[in-house]
Amino acid sequence: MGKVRNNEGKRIGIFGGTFDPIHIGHLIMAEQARVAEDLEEIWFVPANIPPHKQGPMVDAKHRLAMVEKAVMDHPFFFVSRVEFNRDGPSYTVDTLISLGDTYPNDEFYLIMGADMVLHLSKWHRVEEILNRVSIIGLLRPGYALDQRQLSSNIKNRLTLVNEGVKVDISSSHLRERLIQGKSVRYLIPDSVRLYLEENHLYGWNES
Ligand SMILES: Nc1ncnc2c1ncn2[C@@H]1O[C@H](COP(=O)(O)OP(=O)(O)OP(=O)(O)O)[C@@H](O)[C@H]1O
Ligand SMILES: O=C(O)c1ccc[n+]([C@@H]2O[C@H](COP(=O)([O-])O)[C@@H](O)[C@H]2O)c1
Repeated sequence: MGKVRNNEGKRIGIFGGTFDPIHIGHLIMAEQARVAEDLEEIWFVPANIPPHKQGPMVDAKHRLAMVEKAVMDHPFFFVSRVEFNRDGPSYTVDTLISLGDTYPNDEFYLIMGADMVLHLSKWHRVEEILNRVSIIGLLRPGYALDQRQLSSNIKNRLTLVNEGVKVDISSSHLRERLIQGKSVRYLIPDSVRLYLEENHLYGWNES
């Protein structure tokens, strides 16, 4: 992690994502989870090789750099490079095992949007994930989280945060806007916008 954190024994939210690119929806939901669940820190974990996403994506080193820029000025947001230390698909179960081994005194929670809660039953070794952490789910426009769709083992480990703000933004929508040369100002942090401009990512040039 770039920024220095002090002592262990904290309640920590793990927020994994492809972050291609990171946007204000990610930042707002992380903040909502932090406040609602009294988390002392949020660790953003960019996926090196996202396990279930196909197709071209921006190089992992750029996705990581954008996340680092986005969280820079939040005192309780950090970035973990744990998924850059191993090869193969970046399965969350391996990340949680590795973090648990490295930080045995901290208590980890897994943060995700409603779309991922609905997909969770298909994750690699999901039972082991649920044995290790509770899930914090955030509402997301377009994904009705009907509890009846969830298995009881997921329901038992799930806390839904409803802070009254849903953000209708996705990375794929932003990528489309960038390719079309449309403004993304205020949809992604300025530092990230400047980074992707400097590095000619997503074929974007602001007119
Ligand atoms: N606007 C949003 N509201 C709630 N959750 C979100 C939002 N955007 C992303 N998330 C959550 O953030 C995590 C990481 O998502 P990811 O980096 O894939 O972003 P995305 O916007 O869903 O990307 P894409 O459009 O490329 O699929 C997932 O848990 C996802 O559910
Ligand atoms: O471990 C799995 O099987 C698994 C399957 C799908 C998604 N994930 C994780 O969920 C997070 C969000 O995924 P994504 O692809 O929407 O960015 C990211 O950290 C992924 O590594 C993990």
